Amino acid sequence: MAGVDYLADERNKAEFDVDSMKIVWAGSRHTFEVADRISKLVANDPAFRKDDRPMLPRKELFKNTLRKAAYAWKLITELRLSEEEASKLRFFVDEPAYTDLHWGMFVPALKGQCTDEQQSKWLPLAYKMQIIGCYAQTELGHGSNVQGLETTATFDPQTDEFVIHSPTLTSSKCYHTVEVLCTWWPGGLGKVSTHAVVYARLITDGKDHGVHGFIVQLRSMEDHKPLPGITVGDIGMKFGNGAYNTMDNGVLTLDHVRIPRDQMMMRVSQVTREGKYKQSDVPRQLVYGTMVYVRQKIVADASCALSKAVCIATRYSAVRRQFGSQNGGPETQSAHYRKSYTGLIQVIDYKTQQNRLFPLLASAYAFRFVGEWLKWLYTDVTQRLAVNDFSTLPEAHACTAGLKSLTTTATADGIEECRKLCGGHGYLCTSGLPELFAVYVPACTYEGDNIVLLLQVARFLMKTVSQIGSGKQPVGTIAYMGRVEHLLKSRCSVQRAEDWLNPSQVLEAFEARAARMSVSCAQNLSKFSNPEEGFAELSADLVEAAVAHCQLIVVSKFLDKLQQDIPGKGVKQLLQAVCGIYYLSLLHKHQGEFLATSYITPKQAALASDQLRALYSKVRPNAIALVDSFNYTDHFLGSILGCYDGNVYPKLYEAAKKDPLNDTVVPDGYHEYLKPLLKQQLHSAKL
Ligand SMILES: CCCCCCCCCCCCCCCCCC(=O)SCCNC(=O)CCNC(=O)[C@H](O)C(C)(C)COP(=O)(O)OP(=O)(O)OC[C@H]1O[C@@H](n2cnc3c(N)ncnc32)[C@H](O)[C@@H]1OP(=O)(O)O
Ligand SMILES: Cc1cc2nc3c(=O)[nH]c(=O)nc-3n(C[C@H](O)[C@H](O)[C@H](O)COP(=O)(O)OP(=O)(O)OC[C@H]3O[C@@H](n4cnc5c(N)ncnc54)[C@H](O)[C@@H]3O)c2cc1C
Repeated sequence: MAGVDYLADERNKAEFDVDSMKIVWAGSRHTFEVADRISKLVANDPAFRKDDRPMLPRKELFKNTLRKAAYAWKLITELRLSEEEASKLRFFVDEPAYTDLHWGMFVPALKGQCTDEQQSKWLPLAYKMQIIGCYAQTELGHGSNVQGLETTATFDPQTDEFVIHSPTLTSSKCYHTVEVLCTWWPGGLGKVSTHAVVYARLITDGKDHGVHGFIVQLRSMEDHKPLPGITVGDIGMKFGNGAYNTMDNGVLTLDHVRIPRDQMMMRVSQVTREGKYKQSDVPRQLVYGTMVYVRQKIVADASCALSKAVCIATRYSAVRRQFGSQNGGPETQSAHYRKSYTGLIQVIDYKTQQNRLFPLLASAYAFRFVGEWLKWLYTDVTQRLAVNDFSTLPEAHACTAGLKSLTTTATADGIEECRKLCGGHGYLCTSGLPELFAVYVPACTYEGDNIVLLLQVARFLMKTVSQIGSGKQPVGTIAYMGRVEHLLKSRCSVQRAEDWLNPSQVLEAFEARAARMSVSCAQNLSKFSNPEEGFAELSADLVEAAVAHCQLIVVSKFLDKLQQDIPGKGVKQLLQAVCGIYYLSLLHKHQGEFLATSYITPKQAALASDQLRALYSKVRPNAIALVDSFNYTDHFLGSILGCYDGNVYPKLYEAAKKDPLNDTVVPDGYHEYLKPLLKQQLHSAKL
């Protein structure tokens, strides 16, 4: 029944203006309009079909990705799309590709790590895609430990070149006799990139200056073959069908490959013609700048992935019915469902379903707003760096690292929870959730393993605690540590469930918990004579303190957002309820920490749970409208369970019919393997 909206009754229940919420979600009217136009352009173009991905063999899958990326580039140039429109187009094409690394890491690395002169040479080529680049940092033996990288770049003053080399060690200690220390993992490296930013230890005159970035040409611009000394290829299939296998993550060995001296990225430090090493007036950590940029992008991306999963699970939870009475259904049912499902309960009405789903819905909104704020923070730190103000760099590093860790962990777990929320059908590829999970879950590892990143936050926290009382006033996201004395002794004043809607009360609860956990770690650390040993021993506690700090940031940025003028009927009220669900579900989940740090009492924890249930009831009639506000096309969602019109069952049935296994009634292999087996059983049965 084309054109029927099976979720119309749900949509009619909304108590807020969905169009206004769409603009809040997008960030501005302009961003909304661009996203709306470009997403429809992609959705309506059959060249961007993606429902066949789980079924395609790797080679075909990969070739398809190349085709789509080339076609997207053709559209971008022919339609003269702006940078913003072009990046939205790649986003809505929704297929991991070498272009993510070219635009997302190679270009930012050139911008952040090269001198103006170097940028004027390389950026125009990269912008026109006359060269395609990747970010080659991780090695087979070293990923998290960047300082441990072993590829070398040795300056040769005779020729004014660097010799880039991946060492091959013959190691008797190793299980294998020969250990190849190659670059391993970079996306776009395996089959596509013509160039790479390679990270290697810089050696001049026998001295090791640590890890630096170099621009290395990998492949011939004539025939795409690897240049002399370069061995390059794909590292093989990854988790899931389709999924991230559209990406050519690669392996690279460099055998004494020579590059001109001016291909060292020289913004942070330089090597002169005479081979002298010089450091600019900027902190050495700026070599890590590209990672700060990408981590900030990944936080913004988390809300996109989580909102997709939540949109699917919410719509399907309103469509799906289980149990209940056969006599008379809720009056809000559409004619279609009243007829066929009279009296059955929509699974979204189960409190247990709401208790799993609504905190994820709230997290999607929370991550959206913290992502917006982090973008602001990144822009701010970049502007400061440009005028040699490095004061906010440690905070920017801690925030990007910590929030990348927090949001990607919650999103990966959330996508899997959404799959379970969809019951059996969630396990079908046509639900879109298995592929979404398989594509998303490496975000917990790439751009910094999430635990390793939380330990960076913990170091920042311990440093801040150690400076309390020194006269250095903590600022920004860590400013609450300046009130640590008050936060250590204060007690929660909540007396009624509604008191948990008071923003200053909520903020103090999260601040007190974070401050107390950090101070407790610092006190325990001080018992160790060797601080590094203490840090290692207490690392599990430190990670928990870092999580508490990062959750405080997300909560505080959501509350800040609500202080702004938010137009549209009922929009602000709904966002207040969503925000309440976010922080109260965190409070409930981490109740042990709030209680153990003695800021709240068990009675106050129980009141928080009462308030949380009340907010679920407030959000329930608005749930479909809240996910409609993401403004996702059915193409982008890529899910039958999440389709806009809610007409799930016929679509599932039709899709199943199209599975290649159903091309024939009798399967291939019947005559070889099934028939003889069945015959043999028949034979033995007769005996
Ligand atoms: C690409 C797409 C983009 C588009 C976006 C769209 C989003 C969707 C994404 C989809 C596509 C994504 C594709 C996948 C891309 C993956 C690419 C990669 O994985 S690439 C590979 C990614 N690989 C990784 O992420 C590796 C992870 N490992 C690391 O980052 C480092 O080894 C480390 C941080 C763990 C340790 O560092 P180490 O130096 O050994 O030791 P210390 O701890 O002693 O630190 C010393 C001092 O430095 C400080 N500091 C540190 N970092 C920073 C920073 N960034 N800044 C500033 N400061 C920093 C630190 O605070 C300390 O300060 P202080 O106390 O002295 O004042
Ligand atoms: C899909 C994908 C795409 C990628 N793309 C790129 C790319 O484009 N370019 C690139 O250069 N790299 C890329 N990478 C590599 C990625 O950046 C690294 O895998 C990542 O930084 C993690 O490092 P690792 O693999 O060495 O993990 P490991 O450090 O080996 O982690 C293994 C385990 O050890 C733990 N651990 C490690 N160190 C510590 C510690 N100090 N304290 C406590 N626990 C610790 C971790 O928590 C983890 O549980 C990609 C990886 C993936 C999966």
